[in-house]
This record gives sequence, structure tokens and C-alpha cells, in this order.
Amino acid sequence: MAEDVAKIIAAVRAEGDAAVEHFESQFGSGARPPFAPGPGSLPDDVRAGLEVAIRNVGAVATSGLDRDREVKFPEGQSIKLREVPVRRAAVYAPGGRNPYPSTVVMGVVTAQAAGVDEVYVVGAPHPVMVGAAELCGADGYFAVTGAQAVAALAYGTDSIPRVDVIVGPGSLWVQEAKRQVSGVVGIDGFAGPSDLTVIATDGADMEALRADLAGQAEHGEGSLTVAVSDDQTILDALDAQHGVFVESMDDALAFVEVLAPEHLQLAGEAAEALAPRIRSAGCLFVGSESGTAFGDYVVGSNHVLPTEGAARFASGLNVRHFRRRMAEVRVGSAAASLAAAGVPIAEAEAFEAHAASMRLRQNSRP
Ligand SMILES: N[C@H](CO)Cc1c[nH]c[nH+]1
Repeated sequence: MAEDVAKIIAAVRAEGDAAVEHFESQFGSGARPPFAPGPGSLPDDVRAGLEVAIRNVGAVATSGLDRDREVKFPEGQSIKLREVPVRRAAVYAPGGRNPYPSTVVMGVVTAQAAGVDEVYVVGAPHPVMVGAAELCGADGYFAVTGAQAVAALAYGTDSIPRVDVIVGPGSLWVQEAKRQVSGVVGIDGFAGPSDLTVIATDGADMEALRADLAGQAEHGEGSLTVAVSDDQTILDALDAQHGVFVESMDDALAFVEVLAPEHLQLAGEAAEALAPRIRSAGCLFVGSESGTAFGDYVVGSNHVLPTEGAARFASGLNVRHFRRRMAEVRVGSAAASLAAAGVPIAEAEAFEAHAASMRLRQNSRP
């Protein structure tokens, strides 16, 4: 598959819209340049729900913004650490088996909270997804899908703007394409099939947990559900794809730290005590009311999360995926003392021109 994806990317890079149209007719929705989707349409109750999602996801995303910082040295130099948004971002929203207006919200609202100037959506031209993008105030929607969509966004075509960051879940083709263009553009990471692990202890609401597990299994192919408990009767009743019996909660924690699930629910009397001990989950849901489905849609946390164990090192989608940090440097009156320190290092590296550039400022006055 990696080779096929590489061929698609190379073709789109070389031929632009014509190649996108070709692959779209072969594997996608068949849209033609300029890849405009049909009109958006949102039933009133869906619109109202999405408005709640937009408000809550926006509030959480905004709270993740880092502020600029400045370090001033007594020698005279100052370094400002500036947090700056990228100019353009795109959200890939899957719409093959089911339309995902919720993913449109997760991506667009987070990019907007990050301060991105232009935010685009790509995906199947489903009216509810287009309507969600309009409701969020996205700057455009392109009815392109698959690896060709990712390639078009990475390199730009006549119809599709080149962006700085591409985020969002998608098929293995989409994820492989994102991996291959990363470096040319920023990406959020690998967002594969959904998984849910529950740690259920005494007092867990079994009916609710069964519903939660069935919910994530509903994503179909590749989705993974795991129940962990120190009580075999709980495991039998939950009927997850995998039931993992543990002797103790320490063993349960050790297990989930290695698995690093996308979603981890803690249910039952031990839930609150366990919560602070969890480190490696994409998103942690604590207590009987906290079903993963709330996180999929409206509670405010993001549902674009690291899967397949990536929660060991990666974060769920957040404003940092759309921002970069840039140091702003003023050497000022520190030139002399810094040159005294820097010149010998440059000379040790045999970089005489580097040394000269510092040395000649040794006597300057700001
Ligand atoms: N559970 C998915 C990934 O965490 C997100 C989603 C969208 N729609 C329903 N669920």
C-alpha cells in the first residue's frame, strides 16, 4: 500500500487537479475540479447538538493555548518565546461508511481556537458534514478524499490550497499518505481504528459499560474493545472483544500503561482513586456517567485521539498541533560577553566566519 500511496502523491504533485480528479473518480466521490460539494444541510436537532459541541470543544481547546514568555538575562540579552499559529490548516473528515460531522467540529474548532487564518475541510460531500463545516465557519470544503486529498493539500493544486498542517482521522490510505507527506506539512499523527478499554471494579454500572463498549465496536473493522477487571463475573457480563482478568488494580494499571488505549474508562468504586495513576491513554473517562460517546460528540474533549498505542507519546488533537513556537532574540548589550563565550566554540568547530560574525560585535554598543 505504501508504494501505491507514493504513486498517488507523486501524480498529484506533478499533475495537480487532473490527477486528483482521476483518483477521485477511481476511489472517491467522483467530484471534479473545483471539487465543490453540494449544499450543506443540517436538521434542526443536529444543528443544536453541533452548536453545543462547538461551544464545548472550543472552550477546552482555547484553554490549551500557551502564552508568550520572555526570558531577560542580566547580561543584556532577551529571548521571547512566541507561540504562533500556522496560516492554513485542513481537516480530513471521514465519510465513507458513516458521515462524521463531529470530526469536522473537532478539527475546525480546534484550528480556529489556535488562531489559524484559513481552515479547510476535505472529505466526502455529505450534506451534514458540509453543513457542519459551514456552521463552524470553515473557509472552504473540498469534496476530495483518500490519499489524493492529502497529497493535494500538501502540495497544492489549482483548486485546492496548499496548507501547513493536515489533521484528522481516515482510512489506512489517508493515514499512510499523511505519514508520507509529513515533513512537507505538519500532521497530527496516526489516527486509526477506534479502541476502548474499560477498567471495571465493584459497583460499575454494567449496562452502561456494555453500551459504551458496543458504541466503539460500532466503528467496525479494526476497532478494539477490552475490559479489565479483578472480578471474573464482571468480565463475563461485559462481553468485550477481550476480557483481561487481573489479580489487582496494580496489575490493571500496568496492563493499560502498555496498551496505551485511545479511550480508557474507569468505572466502579475504585475509579477516582485510579484516575491520577493513569498516564498513557488518549483520553481518560472517569466515573459511571462518563461514557466515551460523550467525548465523541459534545462533552468538550477532542475525539481525534492517538490510537494503536500511540498514547504512550502522542496527544489528542489540540491547539498545539496548529501552532509553533518561535524564539525572538535580542542580543543587545550582551554582545561582548556572549562573543567571548561563543567565539571559542565556533573556532573549535573550525567555523571562522561564525566566529568573525560574533567577534566584530564585541565592541559595538546597542
Ligand atoms: N470514536 C471516534 C474516535 O475516537 C470518534 C467518533 C466520531 N463519531 C463517532 N465517534
